[in-house]
Formats: sequence, C-alpha cells, structure tokens
Amino acid sequence: MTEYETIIVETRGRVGWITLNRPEALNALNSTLIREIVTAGKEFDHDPDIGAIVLTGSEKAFAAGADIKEIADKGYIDMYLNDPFKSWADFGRLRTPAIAAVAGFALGGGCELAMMCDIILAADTAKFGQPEINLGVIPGIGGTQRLPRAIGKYKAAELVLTGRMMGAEEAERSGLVSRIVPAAELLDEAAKVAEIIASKSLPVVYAAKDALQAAQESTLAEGLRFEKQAFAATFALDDQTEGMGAFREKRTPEFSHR
Ligand SMILES: CC(C)=CC(=O)SCCNC(=O)CCNC(=O)[C@H](O)C(C)(C)COP(=O)(O)OP(=O)(O)OC[C@H]1O[C@@H](n2cnc3c(N)ncnc32)[C@H](O)[C@@H]1OP(=O)(O)O
Repeated sequence: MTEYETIIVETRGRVGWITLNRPEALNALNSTLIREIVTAGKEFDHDPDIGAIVLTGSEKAFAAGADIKEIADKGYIDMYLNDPFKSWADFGRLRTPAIAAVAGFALGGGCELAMMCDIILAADTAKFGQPEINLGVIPGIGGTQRLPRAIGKYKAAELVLTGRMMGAEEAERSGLVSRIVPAAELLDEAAKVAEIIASKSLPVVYAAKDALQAAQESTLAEGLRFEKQAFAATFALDDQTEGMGAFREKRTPEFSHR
C-alpha cells in the first residue's frame, strides 16, 4: 500500500476515499498533493473491488487552487515544457466514477479538480471560482474549457474574467453542482451516492461514464453513434441477463461485474 503525506486514503466497502489533507494551506495543490491524488486515483481505478471514488477536502476548503507559493517563481519553460500539471490528465481519464464532495473554497485548480469528477456534491458553505486573473494568469487545468461546458459561455466568462467567486446556490442554479446538501451531511450524502453507484455492474457503469464523457467531447451525431454501440455492448454482459432477469423475478439483482 502506498504511503501518502498530503492525502488520507481509505477504502470503505466498494468505495475509495481520497481526503486532501494540507489544512495549513487550504489544500493548495502543490506537486506532492497533485502526484498523490493522481496515484491514489489510479490505484483505485486498477482495483476491481472499487466501484466509486469520493474526493473531498476539509470544512474550510476543498482546495484553494494551485500552490501559488510553489509556482510563483516559475517561467514559461517550466510551465510549458516541464508542465507540472500534466499528470491531471490521468485523473481526468479515470474509468471509475468520481464524486467531488465540496465544502468551503474550490478555487482555481480546486474548482478544476472538482470539474474533473463526474458528480459534484456541494455543502451549503461551498464557494467556487476561477480567480487566476487576479494573479496575472489564466486557468491552466481545464477551467476555460470545462466551466463553459458546465454553466454556459456567458456565466463562465464573467467568472473567469472577473475572478468572482460564486456560492453553492448560484453554482447549483448554474448547473455546476449536482446537488447542495447541509455541510454537516456532506460526507454521509457522498457516501450514499458512491455506495449506490458501486452497487451497480462495474462494466455497465464504465460504459455509462464513457457515453457521458462522449457527450462532452463530440458532436451530437458522434455521441449518439457512440451510445448506440455502447448500449448494444451491454447486451453481451452477464449483468444484463441478471439485471433484466431480476426485474422479471421481482428480486434485487446480484451483479457479478461480468
Ligand atoms: C491550477 C492553476 C493553473 C492555477 C491556480 O489554481 S492559481 C490559484 C487560484 N487560487 C487562488 O487564487 C486562491 C488563493 N487563496 C485565497 O485567495 C485565500 O487564501 C482564500 C480566499 C481562499 C481564503 O482566505 P483566508 O483569509 O480565509 O485564508 P488565508 O489566510 O488567505 O489562507 C490560509 C493559508 O493558506 C495559504 N493559501 C491559501 N490559498 C493558497 C494557494 N492557492 N497557494 C498557496 N497557499 C495558499 C495562505 O497563504 C495561508 O497560509 P500562510 O498564512 O502560511 O501564508
């Protein structure tokens, strides 16, 4: 089992939990934290006994963005050729559904990390934003691409160009978060959602996630073609026979993940 310095990694049943743990810096994403989140995510992704991942921070901050103190003195070549953020692409490619449970600040890279997840549950204390413009830079790990897709061009432009933060209610109204829950219930709700997903057939969950991803990355015609194939492929699975058989027999399905 890998040892971690800046995150807490646990397995609860079929759910893998990653808790960011740099409270002194509001979970600012330094190179160690980035490496550890990506490593833990990939380890869960390779474990067939894990059916969902929850990613969370503290009550005060999910993550306050890239570690400004670590990158402040870097130059163009450091950021472009040596790209300290390139491993985030691996997190974005995880096949296991990831749920971001966000309380407090999710800013800059923190907001971008939440948007790499499939579901965002927000505590009523959550605050989202892309304040990079205040630092003389722009978002660098997907903010200018995923935010407009999530909340629309005009809302995203206002946030990215002004650096304004938005609270949980505005984020929910805008379509950035799946649901708001009272802060005290955030982790229990995230656990419930994750356990429900993890109770389904793993290959079918992967297929559903792939199809949802295709909706973000392709035209409607391409996405519909992708869905048609993926849907037909589920009929090759034992779990389709089990799921539909269980419905006919009025019992709960027992998926074998095959
Ligand atoms: C991914 C890419 C490409 C870009 C980015 O993400 S750039 C970063 C974007 N994020 C920000 O600009 C947010 C920066 N943080 C803040 O504005 C504030 O900390 C706050 C509004 C989130 C919270 O303010 P508060 O007054 O409640 O707390 P602080 O005293 O400011 O913070 C406590 C402690 O944490 C350190 N901190 C906070 N954020 C970062 C960060 N992003 N990088 C490094 N360190 C951070 C802060 O300096 C302070 O520690 P010290 O007292 O030891 O300085």
